[in-house]
Amino acid sequence: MRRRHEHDKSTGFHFGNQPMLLAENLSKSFGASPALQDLNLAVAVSEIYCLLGANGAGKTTTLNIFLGFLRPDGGSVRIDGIDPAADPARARARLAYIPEQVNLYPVLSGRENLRYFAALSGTALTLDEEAGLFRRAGLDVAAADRRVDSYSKGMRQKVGIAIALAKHAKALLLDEPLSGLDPHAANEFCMQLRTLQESGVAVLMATHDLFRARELGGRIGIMKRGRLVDERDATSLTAPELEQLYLAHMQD
Ligand SMILES: Nc1ncnc2c1ncn2[C@@H]1O[C@H](COP(=O)(O)OP(=O)(O)OP(=O)(O)O)[C@@H](O)[C@H]1O
Repeated sequence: MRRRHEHDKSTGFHFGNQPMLLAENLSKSFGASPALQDLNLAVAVSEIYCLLGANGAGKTTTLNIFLGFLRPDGGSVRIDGIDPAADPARARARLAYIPEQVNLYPVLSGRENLRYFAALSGTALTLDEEAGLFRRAGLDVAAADRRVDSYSKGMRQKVGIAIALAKHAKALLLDEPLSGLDPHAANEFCMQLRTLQESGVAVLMATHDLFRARELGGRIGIMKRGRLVDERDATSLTAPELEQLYLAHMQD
């Protein structure tokens, strides 16, 4: 019999612990067109999971159901065991979300945005704590006092990371955060994700960036027409193998 280890590298699961993010038999249609069909997905504590798939495969719909923005037609999701449809406030308290364009108040500084969003989740920050959060998020503290409308996309995302850190989010959901970042900013952003992962955060990221998905070293799920058609450990594939696998699924 196979012995259960505390951490199974092939799945990322910590046996004995429930997954931080769980989708079971999820289905969702918009009118007559199915966006998700019987989707099963689990992301463990301290795991990075990248969702790949062509435009319209259902990645954003999956994230939106976890976020409680959409209700599934069938199946359910759990965040740390909590159903966002039944208890949205408790579910949301565990989540941080970074969309393609982080929504911040443009006329406020990065620091004021951090302060405001942290206060919304019930956290009052000292100046030292703010500086510490910006340092961990990789944003220069001097830049934190400039208005957000002068920020690059990468800087806005760092404020998003600082907000997630301030909130002590247990799971971070990201939708195409890498698109439009230059290679240096994308690399820096991925390093921040790894830091969050190492501190125990479960990361679920929808992306078209096969290269970064593999570099992040977690698990990769490939979606097609609302279904999860493949799931791999990123470290088990070379970059060309991942590309071939992806293209083969897109051709079926
Ligand atoms: N609010 C909506 N109303 C109608 N159809 C929708 C809505 N949201 C998504 N869809 C449809 O559901 C399907 C899945 O879309 P979704 O945005 O989840 O895909 P995606 O994998 O995130 O795509 P992309 O990579 O382009 O962001 C698509 O056919 C899309 O047109």
